[in-house]
Amino acid sequence: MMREQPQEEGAEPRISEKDQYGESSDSDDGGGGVNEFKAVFKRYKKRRPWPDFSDVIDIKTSPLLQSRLVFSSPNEISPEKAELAENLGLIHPSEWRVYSFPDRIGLYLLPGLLKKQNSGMWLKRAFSYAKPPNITNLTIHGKDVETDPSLLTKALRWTTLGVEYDWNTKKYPENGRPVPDELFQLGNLISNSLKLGDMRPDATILNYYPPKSALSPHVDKSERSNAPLISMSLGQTAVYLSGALSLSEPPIPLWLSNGDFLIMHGEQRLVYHAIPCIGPKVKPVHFDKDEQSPMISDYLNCSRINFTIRQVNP
Ligand SMILES: O=C(O)CCC(=O)C(=O)O
Ligand SMILES: [Fe+2]
Repeated sequence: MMREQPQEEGAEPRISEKDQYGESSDSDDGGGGVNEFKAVFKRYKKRRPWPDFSDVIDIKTSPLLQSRLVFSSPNEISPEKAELAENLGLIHPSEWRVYSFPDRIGLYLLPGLLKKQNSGMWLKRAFSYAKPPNITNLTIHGKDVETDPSLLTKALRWTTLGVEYDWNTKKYPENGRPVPDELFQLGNLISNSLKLGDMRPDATILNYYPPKSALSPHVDKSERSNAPLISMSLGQTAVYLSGALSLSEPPIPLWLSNGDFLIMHGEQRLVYHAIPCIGPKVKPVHFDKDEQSPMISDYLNCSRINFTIRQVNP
């Protein structure tokens, strides 16, 4: 992966400063033309007034897109696979549907794969990963999200796992600790199920998005393998912009909701993408109060977390 460090809340999109080419990107389209991507990013990032979201594709209701079952025959679903999906908090594999995009070969969306009632379990994991020896800026100043939930509302934060991406050098080191088992299994199960190869995840980046945050346009191209990039969304819905190899191409906007998985593979592995806005006010998902830990439901009701499961080394 090679991208700018996620911007802080309230900051201007980092795209106007430095991009992965190390030059001012105000006019950068990756090829010397108009930056169509940036114009769309800015439009959806605006809050006063809120933009018109009617063009954002809702995969479940879009008449433009066709879906198919991931496993068309029950014989393809072994008891072990079904059990693994259950243990990971996913719906039964016989219900998995995959959406593909006619002009984006290698981009797949599997909506609602994670059962809503298991969102809290993954949220707790997302916070527990943000502890030493993993590297994070979520618990800066020695504070902990359990004791100081206000940490979660301030700015976009991240945690790196496994072979940990270095935001300064924009490179991955040669090796790292193994990623937690559940992330390895999740990435491997989805890659195999979509017949994208036997992925061996060795890295994950988590982004913690408070309501007003955004993630600038970037390409993830520092990984050294051709394995897919598997992303899981938790909490509030976001607008996701799926672009092309150049910033001169306008992106398509999609809603990404709790439990959705987006997979980038092949040519789509190297396209520009961004999150211009998180949508509690726009397209809220409601989570019932978690009696044991109200912080969990409060968080899911206002913020978003994204996991990107990656394979850095071939
Ligand atoms: O939050 C998302 O859906 C995208 C995250 C992303 O692009 C990244 O972590 O590289
Ligand atoms: Fe990315």
